[in-house]
Amino acid sequence: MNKEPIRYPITESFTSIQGEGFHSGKGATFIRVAGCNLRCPWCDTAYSFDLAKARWMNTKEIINEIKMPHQHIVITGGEPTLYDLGSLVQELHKRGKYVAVETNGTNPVPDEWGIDWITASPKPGNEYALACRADELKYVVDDKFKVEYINQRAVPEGRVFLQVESGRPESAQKAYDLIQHYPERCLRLGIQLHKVLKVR
Ligand SMILES: C[S@@+](CC[C@H](N)C(=O)[O-])C[C@H]1O[C@@H](n2cnc3c(N)ncnc32)[C@H](O)[C@@H]1O
Ligand SMILES: Nc1nc2[nH]cc(C(=O)O)c2c(=O)[nH]1
Ligand code: SF4
Ligand SMILES: [Mg+2]
Repeated sequence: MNKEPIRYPITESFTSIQGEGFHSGKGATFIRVAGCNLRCPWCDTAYSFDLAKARWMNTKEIINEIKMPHQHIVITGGEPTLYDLGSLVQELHKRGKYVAVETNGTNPVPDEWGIDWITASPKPGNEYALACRADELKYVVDDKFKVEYINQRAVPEGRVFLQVESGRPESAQKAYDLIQHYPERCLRLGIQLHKVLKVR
């Protein structure tokens, strides 16, 4: 009996530059899923929480309807690991795409999904725990953030980004100071380039 194709609740998709982390500056198409298991107080994408506003799309619809001019695809959210991404990644790979995922690190990411790049951003609401392997870590530097929360050994050197929270100067100063104070950690400053450029 034919299995129903898996469907994903898509909040939005758009092409921009990757504004965050290791691949910053690359042209990329973003596929944003709806729903999240956390509620970060400063989340800049709270509009993605509402599943009622999402369009449920199967893999074929996503592939056929979303324009993907670049090789780089970012599956983000909301929280993408709430869904089985295996079939979507497989279809994107068939079209030669490089698939990155942005996750809050609360769930495992099965190797079988075949994701090419995992950006994990551990969160205060989850005690900064990390349940998946990661290619880079991104910590939003809010008032509560401490360098002790960094899971330094989870990624190679130079892959830990201290991301300025909501563009706040105090957060930028705190991130800068931490980078200077802990040179042995090779921390990197994360500024959301798309917010500087005022693009999506
Ligand atoms: C909207 S989240 C979606 C993916 C996933 N839920 C996560 O948190 O990684 C994408 C990225 O934006 C970051 N982010 C969210 N709100 C932010 C804010 N106000 N300032 C800076 N970064 C923010 C998150 O930490 C994460 O790295
Ligand atoms: N340009 C741009 N880069 C991004 N990198 C991660 C984003 C996200 O919301 O996951 C994001 C985003 O929303 N826009
Ligand atoms: S985990 Fe990500 S999407 Fe969820 S509330 Fe936090 S920043 Fe927003
Ligand atoms: Mg964003």
